Amino acid sequence: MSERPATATASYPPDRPPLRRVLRGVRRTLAVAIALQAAGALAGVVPFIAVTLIAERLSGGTAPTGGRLWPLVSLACAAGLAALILGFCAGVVGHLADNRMQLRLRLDLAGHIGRMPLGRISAAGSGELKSAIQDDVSALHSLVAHTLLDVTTLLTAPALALVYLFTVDWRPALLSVLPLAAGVYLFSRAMAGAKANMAEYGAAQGRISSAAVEFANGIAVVKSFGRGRSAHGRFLAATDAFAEFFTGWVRATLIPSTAALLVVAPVVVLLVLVTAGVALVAAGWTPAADLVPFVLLGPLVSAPMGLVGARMQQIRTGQAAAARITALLDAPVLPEPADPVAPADARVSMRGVSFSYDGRTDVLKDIDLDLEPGTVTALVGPSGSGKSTLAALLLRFHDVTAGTVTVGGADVREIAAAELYRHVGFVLQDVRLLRTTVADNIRLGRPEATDAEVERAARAAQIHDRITALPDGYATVLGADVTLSGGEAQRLSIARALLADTPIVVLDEATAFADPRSESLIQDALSTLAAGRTLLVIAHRLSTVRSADRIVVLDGGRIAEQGRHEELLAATGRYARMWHAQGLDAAGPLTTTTSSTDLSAKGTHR
Ligand SMILES: Nc1ncnc2c1ncn2[C@@H]1O[C@H](COP(=O)(O)OP(=O)(O)OP(=O)(O)O)[C@@H](O)[C@H]1O
Repeated sequence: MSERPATATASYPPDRPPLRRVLRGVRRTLAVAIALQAAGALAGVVPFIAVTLIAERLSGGTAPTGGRLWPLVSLACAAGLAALILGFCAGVVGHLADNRMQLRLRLDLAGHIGRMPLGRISAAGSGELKSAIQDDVSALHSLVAHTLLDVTTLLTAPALALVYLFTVDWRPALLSVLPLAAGVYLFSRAMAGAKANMAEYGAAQGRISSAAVEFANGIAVVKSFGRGRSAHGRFLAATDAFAEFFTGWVRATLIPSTAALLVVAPVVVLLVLVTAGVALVAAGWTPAADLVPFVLLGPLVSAPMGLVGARMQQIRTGQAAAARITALLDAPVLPEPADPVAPADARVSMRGVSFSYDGRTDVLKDIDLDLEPGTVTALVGPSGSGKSTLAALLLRFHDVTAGTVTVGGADVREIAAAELYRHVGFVLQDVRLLRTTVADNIRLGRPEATDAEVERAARAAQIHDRITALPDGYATVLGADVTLSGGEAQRLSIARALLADTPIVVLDEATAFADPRSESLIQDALSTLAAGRTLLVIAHRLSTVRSADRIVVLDGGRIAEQGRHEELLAATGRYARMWHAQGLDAAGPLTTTTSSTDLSAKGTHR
C-alpha cells in the first residue's frame, strides 16, 4: 500500500468530469481504437460507393469492359476486407484499454479503501464497496470497449456517405437528409426531460432495492410477530410507485420515440428516396442513373440514428458509474504520518477528546482517560452513550475532532498504521472471518506464526477441539466447507488476538447471542486474553466487569463517573442505579444464570 502514490485522489483531478477522470491513462489507447474504428467505418462505406460506380458504368449505355470494372471490384473487396481488419483491431485495442482501465481502477479503489478510515468503511458496508469495485467498474466496460466504438461508427459512416451523395447531386442528397432530420427532431422530443426522468428512475430503483433489502432482513422478525403479510408492504408500495412512474414516462415518449425509429428505418428511407427520386427524375431535375447511389447509400445516412437511443443509455449508465467511482476515490483517507513514531509502552492516554461523525454534533465530549499498562478498564453506559465510538478512536477507525489519543506516549496519528496494530489488537462483536483456512484466519495478525503457535492460541481460546472436529481441521476453508456459529467465530477471533499478542486489546464484550456453555468458553478465553495486557472492554453486562481495575461510566458522550466497582456502588450514582437495574446485588448476579467468570478473574496483570 505504501508503494502507491501519496493519494490516489491526487491523480484524479477533482475539477474534471468523472468520465475523463476514470479514463485517465488510457485516453491515448482509446483514441487509437477510435481512430481505427473510424477508418474501418469509412472503409466500410467504400464498397457501397464502388458498387454505385459499377452500377453507373453498367447502366451507362456503353458496353462495360472488364478493364473498367475490375479495379472497382478490387477496390470494393479490398475496402471491405480493410473495414473488417480495422474493426477487429479497433475492438482489440479498445478491449486492451478497457482491461488496463479496469485493473487500474480496481487497484486504485482497493488502495484507496485501504487508506480510508475503518469506521467509514464499516459504515459504507460491503454492499456499497462491492458495487463500486465490481459492478460500476464492469459498467464502464460496455462504455469503453463497445459503446464509444459504436458511436464512432454511427458518426463517421453516415458522414462519408452524405459527402459522397452531395458530390453526385445535391438535390437528392438533400432528400436523403430529410429522414435523418425528422429522426433527430422526434428523438429529441422523446428525450425531453430524460435527465430528470433518469434521475427519478435511479431513485425509484434505489427505493425498490432498499425496500427489498429491508424486507429480506426483517422478514424473520416481522413474521415472528405474525405480521408476515404486511412485511412486504413497503416493497410493494415501492414497486407500485415505480410501475406508475415508468408507465407515465413510457406513455409520454412512446409516440415520438416510435416515430423516430420508424422514419429512420432503412425500408422507410428507401421508399422515401425512391418516391422522391422518381419524382425528381420525372421532373427532369436529376438524371436517372444518379438514383442508384441514393438508393444504395441513402439508408446508410439515417439508419444508425435508430441505435442512438440505446447507445445514449449506455453512455449515461457509464457516466453514473464513473461518478460513483470518483466519489469513492474522493472520500477522505486517514493521513499517514510523514515521520512515524513508535509507541514506548502499553500506556493509553486520551486528553480533551471530542468526536463528531457529522461535523455538527459531538458524540464524545472532552474525554480525559488513562489506561495504565496491564490494567483492565471497562466502559459502561446506556446505549448510544459513545462506548463503541471511544474504543474506535483508540483503534483509529476515525480521527478525533479535538484532543489527542496517545499510545505509549505517541499520538496515534503519528504512528504508522502497521505499527499501531502491532500494539493495539481488538475483538469486536461483529467478527469478520476470511474465506480461507482456519489456520490462516488465526494467523492474520502474525502471518509468520508456526502451526504449533496457531494451535497454542486456539487451545487458549477454547476453540481447538471445535477446529479438530472440522472436516480438514486447521486446513478447513471457512465459508466454503463450513460456517462457524457466532460464539465459535468469536473464540476464533480471540485466538487471532492471542496470537497477534498485542500489549493493548480493545474488546467489545458480547456474549448475548451465545448459549451458556459457549458463553462460559468465551469468558474463559477472554480471561486468558486479558492476562497481562492493557484491556479496554466495552461491557454490556456489569456482572462481567465488577473486578475491573477501573470502570468508566459514559453518559451522553461524557464521562459521568469512574472508579472501582465498590467505590461506584458506594457513590450510589449512575453506576449503582445501572447495577441494580440489571438485577444485581453487591456480590454479583442475582438473576443471571450465566457464567460468573469475569474478565479479570484469571488475569495476572503486568
Ligand atoms: N457511523 C456512525 N455515523 C453516525 N453516527 C453514529 C455512527 N456510529 C454511531 N453513531 C452515533 O454516535 C452515538 C454513539 O454511538 P456508539 O455506538 O458509540 O454508542 P454505544 O454506547 O457504543 O452504544 P451501544 O451500547 O448501543 O453499542 C450514537 O448517537 C450513535 O447514533
